[in-house]
Amino acid sequence: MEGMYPLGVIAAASILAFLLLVRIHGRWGKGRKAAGKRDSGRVAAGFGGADVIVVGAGVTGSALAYALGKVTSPSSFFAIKLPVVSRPAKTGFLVDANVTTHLDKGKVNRNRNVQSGFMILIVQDGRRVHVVERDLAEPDRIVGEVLQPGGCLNLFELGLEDCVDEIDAQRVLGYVLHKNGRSAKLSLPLEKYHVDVAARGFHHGRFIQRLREKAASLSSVQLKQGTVTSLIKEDGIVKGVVYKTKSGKESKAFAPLTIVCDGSFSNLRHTLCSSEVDVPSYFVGLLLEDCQLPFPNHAHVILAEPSIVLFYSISSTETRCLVDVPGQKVPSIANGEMENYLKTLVAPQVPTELHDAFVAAIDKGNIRTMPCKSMPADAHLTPGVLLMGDAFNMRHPLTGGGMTVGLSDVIVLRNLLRPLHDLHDAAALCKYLESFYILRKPVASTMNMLADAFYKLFGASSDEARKEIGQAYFNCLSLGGGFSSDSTALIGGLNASPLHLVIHFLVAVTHGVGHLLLPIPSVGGLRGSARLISAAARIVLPLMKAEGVRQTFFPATFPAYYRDPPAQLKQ
Ligand SMILES: Cc1cc2nc3c(=O)[nH]c(=O)nc-3n(C[C@H](O)[C@H](O)[C@H](O)COP(=O)(O)OP(=O)(O)OC[C@H]3O[C@@H](n4cnc5c(N)ncnc54)[C@H](O)[C@@H]3O)c2cc1C
Repeated sequence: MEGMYPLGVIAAASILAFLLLVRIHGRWGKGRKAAGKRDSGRVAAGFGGADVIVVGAGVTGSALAYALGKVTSPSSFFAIKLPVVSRPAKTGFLVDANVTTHLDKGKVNRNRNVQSGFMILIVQDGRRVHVVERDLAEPDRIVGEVLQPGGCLNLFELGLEDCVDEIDAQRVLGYVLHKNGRSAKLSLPLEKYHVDVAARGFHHGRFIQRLREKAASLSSVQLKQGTVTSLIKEDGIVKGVVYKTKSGKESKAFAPLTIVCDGSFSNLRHTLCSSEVDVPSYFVGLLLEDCQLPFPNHAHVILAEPSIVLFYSISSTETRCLVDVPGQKVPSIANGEMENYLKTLVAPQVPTELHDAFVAAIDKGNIRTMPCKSMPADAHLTPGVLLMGDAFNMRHPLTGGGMTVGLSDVIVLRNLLRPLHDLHDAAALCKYLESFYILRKPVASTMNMLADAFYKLFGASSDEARKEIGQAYFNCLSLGGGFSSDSTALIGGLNASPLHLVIHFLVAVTHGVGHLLLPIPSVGGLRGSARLISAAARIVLPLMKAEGVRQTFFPATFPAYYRDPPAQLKQ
């Protein structure tokens, strides 16, 4: 009889485990049954009863799906503790690999639990996330090919660091600026970080597929191919999305929270924000094969005329070249204008080491173009929905900051949602998520202002004073030391301080003014200085205004900065 006691306990435990699994499954099942019905508000409906719908599985959407779908807090576990049995229990039943991570991190003390009794842990996955992505095939784009070290740190924070493995990603340790035959080599200040933290150059599509695989590896995340055509709105609250499946069938999905990450060409943002998209230029992309960069593991920035040319490795054998073509229109590829533009205007300014490969790439004919967009973050607070990624906020791609901002926003949102148990009170959730717009500011504003200021300094401009500040900035960088490491820390997303950025910019302007006034100030020098200061103000002030001076520099003055999760969402 005695020997049967543990068996009885195990049997009871198994039944309880089974019942809990049925309960978990029941939550999904309930949602599935309700899929076709109208969402009643409190009942999660949609395909499989999602907590969150994510539109778009690009960088932001995929990382977000993973972050929300992963078990993130011990409260996500169902734990049953049974009385101590006659023989010490060695293990509990672990129903999901994710629990190991938590055990490893010491968030759940497995040993203590095991010693005190027979422990069954049933892991409730993180939030049930449904992702609708227009095209699940590997993207072939000329965007998002350099992840700054700040973005790399964000991957670590999200548990996605392995997404830059096995894609032949190339480490980028700094940047080399070339201007009128001079060059300034700037190293990223990576000394105090883990050895794996560096900027990375890669094929965008390969990175995206790794992120999607990671998200899809979670049982709580469903990735579906479909094009979202509209948001379902009832009484001013977004309840879900209408999407067309691959076969052209129209379907609906419901969830208490929809997060729109449909990228720079978003067709959903027009009802959710009032920002104007500015397109100051286009990037023309070429792929150079089997050539060596003048400084390996460095991105090369040619401050050319009329505008900038970038080179960086995206695999062990391929170098991406992006040529900035200012204006609203690019020369026609079809009638050969583009080839002519690249060969006659750009090629003579390309470093000799890269010249032949550059011309060969033009001759090969695979010339691609992409608009360089900039758009301040100005979303309307709409219950039930949130805009993220490029759909929400864009900056000139010159400094390669878009993915870093997107990933940083994912971390901010994940942290805000983490303590919430229930997302159904749309009004309370919407008010609470106001904090998102404030808390994201340090990283986003720094990266946004930096990118647009750099483009104004070094991109095409007929304003001579701007060119003078650009020259002053380049001179400061050439000196090396603190100024150049400050600069790379800002570009690399390692220093998220808008104030630091403004001071950094003022140092360059002061250097330029000093150059004009020293050793003996002249009338011409004074005039030149005034012109420089006024040009600097014309660059920086509109950028500060677009970001919002109070939000950017004094975020702590907003109540949303401190907002606690509402009690009704925590239960
Ligand atoms: C030329 C260029 C170069 C750039 N280089 C860099 C760089 O080196 N480094 C960097 O950090 N950033 C760079 N950026 C910016 C970067 O690419 C973006 O910031 C980043 O890709 C934004 O990610 P996202 O997830 O918001 O959008 P995306 O990556 O564009 O993803 C959007 C996803 O939504 C899907 N989608 C769209 N509409 C729908 C719909 N209706 N229904 C369902 N799915 C939909 C799309 O298929 C796509 O998968 C560059 C941008 C440009 C234009």
